[in-house]
Amino acid sequence: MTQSEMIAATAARLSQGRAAAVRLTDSTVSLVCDVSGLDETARADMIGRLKAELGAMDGVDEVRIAETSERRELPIVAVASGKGGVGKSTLATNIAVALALAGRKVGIVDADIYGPSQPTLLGCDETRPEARDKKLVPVECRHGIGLLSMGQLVKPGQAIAWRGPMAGNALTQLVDAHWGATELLIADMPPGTGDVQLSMIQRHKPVGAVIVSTPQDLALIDARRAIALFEQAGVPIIGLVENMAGYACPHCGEISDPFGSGGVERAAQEIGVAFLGRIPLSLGVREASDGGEPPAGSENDLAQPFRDIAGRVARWVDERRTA
Ligand SMILES: Nc1ncnc2c1ncn2[C@@H]1O[C@H](COP(=O)(O)OP(=O)(O)OP(=O)(O)O)[C@@H](O)[C@H]1O
Repeated sequence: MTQSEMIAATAARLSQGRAAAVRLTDSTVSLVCDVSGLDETARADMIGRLKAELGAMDGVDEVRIAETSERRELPIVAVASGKGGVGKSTLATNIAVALALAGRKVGIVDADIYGPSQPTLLGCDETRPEARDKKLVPVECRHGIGLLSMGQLVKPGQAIAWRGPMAGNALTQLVDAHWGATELLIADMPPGTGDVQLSMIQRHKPVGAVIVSTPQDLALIDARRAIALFEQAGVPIIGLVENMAGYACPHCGEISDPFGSGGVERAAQEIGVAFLGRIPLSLGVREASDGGEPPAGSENDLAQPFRDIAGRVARWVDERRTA
């Protein structure tokens, strides 16, 4: 066996057949390695072993590896609302947590560029993503969920005052990142129908959108606006979620409906979209969320409504994939 053949055989063994175009030129080994479907740890392990073992072979001073991955379409589900503060970020986090606990490899893109809250909700405030080959590498947070958020890139409390095109470019950096083996991306959208929403819809084409609303009329009017934006752009609505419905008094247990109740389900029927479920207004949801412990990951009653909604979303995505 010649030295070049030994190098090619070693590269094939270490990369489990992923290495191609292996060459030895002037004591430099160059090769192309297909890293499709590997998560970040497996990819780094494999590249590290290739560099170390090939670099230690006779006549080799340098190892150059070009990584490629076949471009897989990574489905994005947008979680949106017409209005701020209705619980869109909370729902996005908890859908991701419920799916991760059900064994899916999910990531979150915090598309709320001007008001990112996912690092807090996923309990990974202190983390910073690194860049590789000019692309960001998502940070693994609670339950193995990959996260990319502007909140990880700016200092706490720093205002993000960008015009539309800059915010659109920031969004692209978060979406076109090294998502590795991630099967599904949940995008926490900014409230309303502005530039970032348009960038997400036009450039990144979510497979579908979940719209969150509180039951009161004003929120529902805005929710209809958000639905119209997605539909006009050809992004199907997976369904509507009613949040903050029915408050159980922690002292006497009496249920009251500060924002009304059932309005979102009725609106879903009128508009002709699915109703995905209802999440009660609960102190526990807010406390767990603020504490970076998403309620969908808990063992108490707060988890179930989120898990039911996440299951419906996952089934919808699966059905579309096989359709
Ligand atoms: N079902 C609920 N019960 C109690 N509190 C909730 C519930 N859902 C969300 N909250 C709380 O309401 C606040 C707003 O929620 P969240 O940040 O998820 O809304 P948002 O629509 O993403 O807001 P923004 O428009 O600022 O992005 C948070 O403090 C959150 O913990």
